[in-house]
Amino acid sequence: ISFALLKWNEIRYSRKKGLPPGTMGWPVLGETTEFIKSGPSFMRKQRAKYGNLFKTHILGCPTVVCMDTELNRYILFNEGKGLIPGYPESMLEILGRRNIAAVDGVSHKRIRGSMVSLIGPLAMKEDLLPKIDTFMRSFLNNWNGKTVDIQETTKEMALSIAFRQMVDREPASLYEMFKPALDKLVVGALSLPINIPGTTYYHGLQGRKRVVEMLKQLMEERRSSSKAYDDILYRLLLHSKDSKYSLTDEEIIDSIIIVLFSGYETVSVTLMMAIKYLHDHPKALRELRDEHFAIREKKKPGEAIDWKDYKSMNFTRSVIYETSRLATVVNGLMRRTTDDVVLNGFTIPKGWRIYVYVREINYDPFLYPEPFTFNPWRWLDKDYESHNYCFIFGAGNRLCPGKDLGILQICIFLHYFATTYRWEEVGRTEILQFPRVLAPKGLHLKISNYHE
Ligand code: HEM
Repeated sequence: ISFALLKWNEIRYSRKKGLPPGTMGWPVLGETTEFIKSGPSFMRKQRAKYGNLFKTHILGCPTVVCMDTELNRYILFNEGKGLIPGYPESMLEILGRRNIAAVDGVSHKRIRGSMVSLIGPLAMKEDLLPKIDTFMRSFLNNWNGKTVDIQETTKEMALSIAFRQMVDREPASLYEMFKPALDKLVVGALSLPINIPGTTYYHGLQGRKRVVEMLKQLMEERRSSSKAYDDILYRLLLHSKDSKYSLTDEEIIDSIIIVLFSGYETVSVTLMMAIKYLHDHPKALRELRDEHFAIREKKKPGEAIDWKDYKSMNFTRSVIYETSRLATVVNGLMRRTTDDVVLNGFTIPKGWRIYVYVREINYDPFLYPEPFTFNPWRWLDKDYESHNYCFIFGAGNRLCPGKDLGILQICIFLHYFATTYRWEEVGRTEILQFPRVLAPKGLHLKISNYHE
């Protein structure tokens, strides 16, 4: 029976002509278990057998995995040729069908335009930086003598800062009400899609329902009031009246949810891993501190960081890029074909997923000599950030619109953290790297004042 079941998927898909080589695994499950349990080694094993482009069946979909650097670039830059984002349906149920990553064409252009005007470099410089600076100072206040789980703390930081950018000057109780629902939504979006009471996915859907209810109520209150607010929700509502970036209510809600979601795990995990790598590499930590103390020397005590200071944090920026590369915070990007698409002579049928797998690019010794060494200096020596194959923040017209905001938040956190405190890891920390970067038991740090 096992043999027949294993052959079932092979036979089912063998009728399609021109497919890349590979195996399809079990009916329904495909090769999802191997993928989730031992992703990177499973990928390498399949590549050794079938080459850089191979078929499989993961997360409920027939999928082609692409590990060819050049072809990955082609896919990311050619959405118009039938290669649109293809995140699983179950994820869209939680993040919303009108979220930016679920739409393409003109809708994508309009929603993206709106988002860039709200979180892009101009908004950051004029509006977001001073708020982030104030937030970080108060967030990092009074840590001397404490032992913190930096995994939990960076998550709390990322979620609460993103929330305040979206909805500001509301009573603090609003965040307390949002937080549990948001937590469920975020965890549920990345879980096994089994919708029965008690599962993480079920809770994720409930979380979304609650978040949508609260946002709708808030939008109603804001619309019936003449009060002006200094936050993204207020601007989205203003745009909706009359602007080329006008969004429907559903798009406004899904935009808020996707920004909260996108910035949450990426920023918190990158920051946690940067703190870990800096702890393990004292030379890099010394250079980072020198950079930040040099900034502080030019300022009065307590004076805020300005745009010029932020722009001078070149070594810190290199630490962030090197951390994202070495920890591979984003393993791959999902695309879906809207028609039969020919890639490297193979035909990828309409509706299949393409997994643009970028992990191995991060460890390519030709691109990054000694790829498993933490070496932030390499980003200063070479212009890797604008390298053709640097996909840390994606590429093409889906390049992360929150890239600079994420980097800014991490830079400001590290500025106050490294100039105020020392940190010592408590015990040895286990870090899992796939499918998500995670410290299963947390990353516990003993914090003390730097000047003591
Ligand atoms: C270190 C932090 C971050 C990393 C590594 C990161 C990475 C990425 C990557 C790889 C993509 C491309 C996805 C694709 O092509 O399918 C992306 C897209 C996106 N990111 Fe980020 N991101 C970060 C921070 C942020 C932040 C802080 C925000 C929001 C404030 C954000 C919002 C988004 C959005 C909305 C998209 C979808 C863009 C589109 O579909 O046009 N990201 N991000």
